[in-house]
Amino acid sequence: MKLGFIGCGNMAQAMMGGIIAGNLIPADEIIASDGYKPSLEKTKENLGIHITMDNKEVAVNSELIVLSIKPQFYDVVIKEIAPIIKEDTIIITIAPGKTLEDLENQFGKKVKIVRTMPNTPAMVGEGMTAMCANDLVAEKEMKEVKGILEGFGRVEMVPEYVMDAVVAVSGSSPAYVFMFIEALADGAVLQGMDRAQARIFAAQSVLGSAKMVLETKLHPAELKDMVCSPAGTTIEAVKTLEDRGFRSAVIQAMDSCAKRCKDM
Ligand SMILES: NC(=O)C1=CN([C@@H]2O[C@H](COP(=O)(O)OP(=O)(O)OC[C@H]3O[C@@H](n4cnc5c(N)ncnc54)[C@H](O)[C@@H]3O)[C@@H](O)[C@H]2O)C=CC1
Ligand SMILES: O=C(O)[C@@H]1CCC=N1
Repeated sequence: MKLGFIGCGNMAQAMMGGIIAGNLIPADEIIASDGYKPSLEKTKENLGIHITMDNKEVAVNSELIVLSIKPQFYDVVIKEIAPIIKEDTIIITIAPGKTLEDLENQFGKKVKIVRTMPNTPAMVGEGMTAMCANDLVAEKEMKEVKGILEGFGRVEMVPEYVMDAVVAVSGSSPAYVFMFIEALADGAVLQGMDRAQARIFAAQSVLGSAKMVLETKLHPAELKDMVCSPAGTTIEAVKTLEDRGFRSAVIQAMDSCAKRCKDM
């Protein structure tokens, strides 16, 4: 399957890297376009893909086209490629807030569309991607696309109405997790630990905790209870986090995130 990317930034490079490393599609069957030449040239050097500054070249040469531009450029790019894409081409979108219906209207004709929401951990093969599609995409095509997306992490099929929740819980959440890791490292530095070492301790603890949730299948509350000894150190920290509205801050942040999706 020939794969094209329109927009060759962070997400496109992360997705291509995983797909090529997983031998899902060879680099010489992948083409990417971008308005910024240095970024294209760097990607060609790193991944060995074909590059072009002409979005139409991607549109006519790809069976699968990923729209990996920022949401504000969707309109201009869709106008450019809508007249020339073939009937069986599958469009993959990765933008928040762009519904299947919006996109069908923008294309102004019957087009196969798979709406997805990946995240930047795709760069290290640990992405979390949600996907759904319009009626024109056959089940077999969905499976093929899913297989390709699995090249850079885990993939779940979801009903479209949860896509804003997906943006809040996985598309955007790496930013909050990085803030948490940074804060953990700051806390360790405050207690006298060296900065570089603090970052390793913080990140490895987050990685290990996430793995415990996925591998033990225990409820996070149960895992938290296993750390809190009676009259111990952890419960003191938990009390302070509760006093400072830790959970409420996270939930409210996600609510703002989902609201922004609806406005896009
Ligand atoms: N960064 C993230 O964590 C995530 C981003 N997304 C979505 O992925 C999409 C891309 O985001 P990023 O890769 O972060 O952005 P980015 O800014 O790194 O990449 C976008 C690229 O598009 C290029 N571009 C702009 N206008 C163009 C045009 N008319 N034709 C061709 N190329 C053009 C830019 O030069 C840039 O290289 C966005 O829709 C974003 O919402 C989705 C999930 C996570
Ligand atoms: O901040 C954004 O709009 C994009 C979508 C998900 C992650 N980054």
